[in-house]
Amino acid sequence: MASTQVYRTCRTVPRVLYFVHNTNSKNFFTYANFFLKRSVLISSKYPFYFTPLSQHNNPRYMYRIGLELPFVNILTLKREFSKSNFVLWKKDDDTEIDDDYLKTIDSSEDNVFEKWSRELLPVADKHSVFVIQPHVKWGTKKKWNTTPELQLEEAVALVQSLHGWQVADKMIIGLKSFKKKSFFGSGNFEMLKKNVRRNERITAVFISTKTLSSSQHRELQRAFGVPVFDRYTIIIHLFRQHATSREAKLQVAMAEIPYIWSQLNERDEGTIDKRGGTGGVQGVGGGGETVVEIQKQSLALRETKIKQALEKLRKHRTLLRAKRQKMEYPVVAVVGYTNAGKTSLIKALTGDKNMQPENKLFATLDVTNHMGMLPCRMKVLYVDTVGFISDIPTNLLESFTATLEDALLADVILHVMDVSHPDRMAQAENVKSTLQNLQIASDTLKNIIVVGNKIDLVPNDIPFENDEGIPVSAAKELGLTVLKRRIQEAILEATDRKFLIIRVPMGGTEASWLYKEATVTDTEADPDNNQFLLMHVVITNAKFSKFQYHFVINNSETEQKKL
Ligand SMILES: Nc1nc2c(ncn2[C@@H]2O[C@H](COP(=O)(O)OP(=O)(O)OP(=O)(O)O)[C@@H](O)[C@H]2O)c(=O)[nH]1
Ligand SMILES: [Mg+2]
Repeated sequence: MASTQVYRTCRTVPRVLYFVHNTNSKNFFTYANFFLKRSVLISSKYPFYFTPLSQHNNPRYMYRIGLELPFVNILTLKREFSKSNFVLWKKDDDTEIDDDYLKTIDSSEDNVFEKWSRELLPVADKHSVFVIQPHVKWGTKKKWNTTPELQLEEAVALVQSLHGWQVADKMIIGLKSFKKKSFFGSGNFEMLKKNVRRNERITAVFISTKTLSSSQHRELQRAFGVPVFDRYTIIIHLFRQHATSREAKLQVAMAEIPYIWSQLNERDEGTIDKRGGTGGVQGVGGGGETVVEIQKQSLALRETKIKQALEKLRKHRTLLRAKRQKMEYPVVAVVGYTNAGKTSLIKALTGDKNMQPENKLFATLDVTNHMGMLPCRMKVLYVDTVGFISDIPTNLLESFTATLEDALLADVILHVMDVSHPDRMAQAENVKSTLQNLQIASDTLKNIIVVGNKIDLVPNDIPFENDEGIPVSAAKELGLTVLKRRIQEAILEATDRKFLIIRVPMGGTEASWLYKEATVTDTEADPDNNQFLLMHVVITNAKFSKFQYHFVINNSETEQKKL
């Protein structure tokens, strides 16, 4: 039997790889089976692969394997591996990110990292939540007329969108500033503490502010004796619950990372404190690194890995987009505040029965394309997107920009507003400023059509304002014809095309030229002269000039009517 050697993978990744020389691939599978059985003892949950050492003598691979190992008890590993004849290795994944690779990061609950991130950012299946809406009474220059009551309502809707969670109580608390260590002033702090501790139904507290600092979080949690959430962590939970596709899951994983960094930094500070007092630093692998240091290194690697995977998916999207452009389908991105009715509107415009609107915030986390038809019978792709919301950290939104890239490159953007919502103007402002922050090309920004959805919920006697867009009801299918016409106009303009009915001789070269160079959406015999055909075409301005040059100028019998 070959001798066992223990290798440290590399200096910066203090994890331990165990492998043995002289393992040949002939008996590799026998050993692999044997080892897989043994490894159940220590790591049945981890997606490890075993390969002959000969294939993996590159230090870069060693580095990668480290990623999968941070939570295995090192001593147990040492014991188990020293009996074996194998290198424990992550499947060869150099730069290629294949399906297996993605599965290891996004899907299984066995995933090491997922377990760990849940430890740092625990999720409960059920919570009965005390929702607190802080309200700064002075100092903020609110441009829009949102009120603390409306903000509280949204905070409640966020909690209710979480499966299994409910609201136990709610309250608006006036603040002088956000800077306090315990977030609230001492009077309010004591009052809330009593409230929470007295009310047995409360199992968690949601403070509807962007993010709480680590120390505020700690302080509040200690005082209340229950988990405390801010908007960032609540939305992360929502994303986790609603993410179904691989891409959305990766983006959620990306969105979690800054939070986990902050938690680790906090832990790290705790460890440093301990060093002086008790000398309780945990040495691992003899290198003297703390557990937190190892976790940090692992997190850094994890971040890189997710970024790579997202980058790969982004490229894939770019390919899809290129394909789409080749097919020359114009693209209409549908954006708007969460729950405004984006998915419902696309469903109504396209008749796509598979789409599922839901009365939940962030019901849609995946960007999906849906084919629709304009009045001129030109096909368009509607792109459903993730909704926007106020008061979230930008990095949370940024993690979704890969999917929003489609919106950035659309020919036309539909901005869906829920006109039945009392806070619609503040919501619309938030959407506009988010779009601006996303650095959408100024040409596209010019092509925004505002749609005022849910008019069926607005009482008839309330006048409709101009800035509330084209009135429609996706649910009741009202106003869709006008909207489709408007979309058509915008698309034709944005893509430099015209919709024309051209009269050409039946069976002539004009007709075949148009079939080849333009999109013919309909044809009919000319009712005045059956020697001629009326062709309905969508054609670029450049192509139309060519058509005129070739046919119209020289042939007085070919006519065009501009619609
Ligand atoms: N009464 C009425 N309800 C509507 C209308 N349009 C959408 N809804 C409802 O509003 C809720 C949200 O609709 P969605 O289409 O899921 O909204 P969304 O903008 O896609 O939401 P997110 O994906 O969560 O951001 C659902 O309960 C819909 O049934 C409408 O015109 N009238
Ligand atoms: Mg949706």
